[in-house]
Amino acid sequence: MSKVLVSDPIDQAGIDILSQVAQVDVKTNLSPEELVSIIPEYDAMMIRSGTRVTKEIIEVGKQLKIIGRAGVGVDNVDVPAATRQGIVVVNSPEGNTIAAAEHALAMMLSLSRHIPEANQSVKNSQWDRKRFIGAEVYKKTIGIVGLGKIGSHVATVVRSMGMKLLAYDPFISLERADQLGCRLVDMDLLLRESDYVTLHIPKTPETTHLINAEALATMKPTARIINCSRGGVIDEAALSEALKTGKIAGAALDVFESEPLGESPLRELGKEVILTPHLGASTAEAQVNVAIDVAEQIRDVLLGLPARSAVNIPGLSSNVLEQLKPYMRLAETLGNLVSQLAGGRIEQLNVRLQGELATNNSQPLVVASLKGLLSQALRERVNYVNASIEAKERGIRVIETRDASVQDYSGGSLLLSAKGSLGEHSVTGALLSDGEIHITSIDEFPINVPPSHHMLFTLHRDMPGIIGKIGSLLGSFNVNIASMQVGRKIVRGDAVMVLSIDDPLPEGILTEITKVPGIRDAYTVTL
Ligand SMILES: NC(=O)c1ccc[n+]([C@@H]2O[C@H](COP(=O)([O-])OP(=O)(O)OC[C@H]3O[C@@H](n4cnc5c(N)ncnc54)[C@H](O)[C@@H]3O)[C@@H](O)[C@H]2O)c1
Ligand SMILES: O=C(O)[C@H](O)COP(=O)(O)O
Repeated sequence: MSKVLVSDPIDQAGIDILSQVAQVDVKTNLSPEELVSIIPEYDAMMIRSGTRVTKEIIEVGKQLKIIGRAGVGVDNVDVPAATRQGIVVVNSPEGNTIAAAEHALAMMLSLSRHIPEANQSVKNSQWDRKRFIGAEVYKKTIGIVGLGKIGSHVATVVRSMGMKLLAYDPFISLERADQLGCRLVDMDLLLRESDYVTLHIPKTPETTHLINAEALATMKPTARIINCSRGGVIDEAALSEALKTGKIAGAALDVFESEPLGESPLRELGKEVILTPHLGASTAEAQVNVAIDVAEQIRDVLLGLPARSAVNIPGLSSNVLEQLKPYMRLAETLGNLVSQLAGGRIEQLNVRLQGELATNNSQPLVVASLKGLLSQALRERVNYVNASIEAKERGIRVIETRDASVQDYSGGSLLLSAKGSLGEHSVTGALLSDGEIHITSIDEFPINVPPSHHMLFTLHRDMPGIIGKIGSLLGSFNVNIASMQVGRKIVRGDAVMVLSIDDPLPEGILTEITKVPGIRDAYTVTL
């Protein structure tokens, strides 16, 4: 039975789903050393932001097939290291959107009306109404940085509260911003004009310290900033200084450069600062959503099914993946076959989607072709997650083409050609109506054979007696032929012979075959 490690608090709904297919161990607050020592026995991990899945953990997690992040941000996972090791990383892109947006809104209003301090003063038996004069958000300008899922929900709500909306997001269209009632502007203008700035961006090299001393200096002295996205997009030292010196009026932060927040000048500040311990996703509803979403994906991957929200493999809906699966099997088989025909070091793979296939998303088929191509060299180390990276690292150039006009097989066909240090070979394949894979050409010679475990291919001169000679030779080595087919373009020209054989070819026989007059080349293939 598979084993899943749950290393952060996860809603029981997720644990129940995982328990259907795996032994689930919930072990929270593990030190990095403890994680390294226990991870080798696990097939999957389920985490939130509390567990840092480092390269070291991934490298010793030899059994890991999937890391599930019950939430959005995967910046606590070394995704490139996971990808290299063929581990799927999944998240729950939408499960906590509303929770995070509502937390940002709560922060904005709390900051404007000094709710935390006012609450504390009443609890301390005071009744000080003057100290807590607030500000209204109505008719004020809010600058939304990052108009994705959370930013969009914030936009929808603040618009109905009568705020004026500015947005900065270089990856969002004018039409989308328009729909949400936002004026799309550059960052500088957003900072200058906003009374409230709310951040809803991922932490990337471009967004790290996006809000630094320089940015803060351009803001209004009455402006307030809210960060419920990721720590590190604000330079906390610069922010503390800007608050202390009155360069801006307030800040509400849910996320920090280092979590849990340690010693920090932010803690020393008064009612102009609100700090929460990364609570954006902490609602009962969001925790059920993300736990179910991610647990279902872990369960599916452990059962050999595709994940719907993988961050490091082609993002396709499970419906589309289900339809493409037989073609991915075809691509993988052809990739494996063409790599064995080409031999040597492959430098280029051409993937041509023909007929109906030409209208499909090619990415999964390219990945599957590469997985097949590399399977001889890498065996089980290569999978759909790391095939592209492994190919790139080996300097294999991939060229994709499409030709919808080829109408050879219903459903379309796939042509792979591999160019390498020993020459170039091509194979075409298609699926028959019963879903069976057929190889339909080798080096442009038409054939029609299903792949079998052991195969022998020859390139020879089309002349009388040659088939008999190969048959007798194989017989003399006690090799049983299961089927045989010849493909040629012209009579007495060149031809290919494809034999399915019951056993691997004994040592030395290939050299004997190439000595038969008329045989130009011979290849054995194991699929
Ligand atoms: N505090 C919490 O508990 C909590 C909860 C959920 C999500 N989050 C975080 O909130 C952030 C937003 O989440 P989301 O679900 O809306 O993500 P999303 O991917 O839907 O949206 C992010 C948006 O940021 C934009 N963006 C990327 N780089 C940018 C840049 N350099 N400048 C401006 N915009 C840029 C993208 O185009 C996208 O529209 C993420 O960092 C996520 O991890 C935090
Ligand atoms: O990226 C996220 O989903 C949020 O930061 C939530 O993190 P959490 O799951 O640790 O609450």
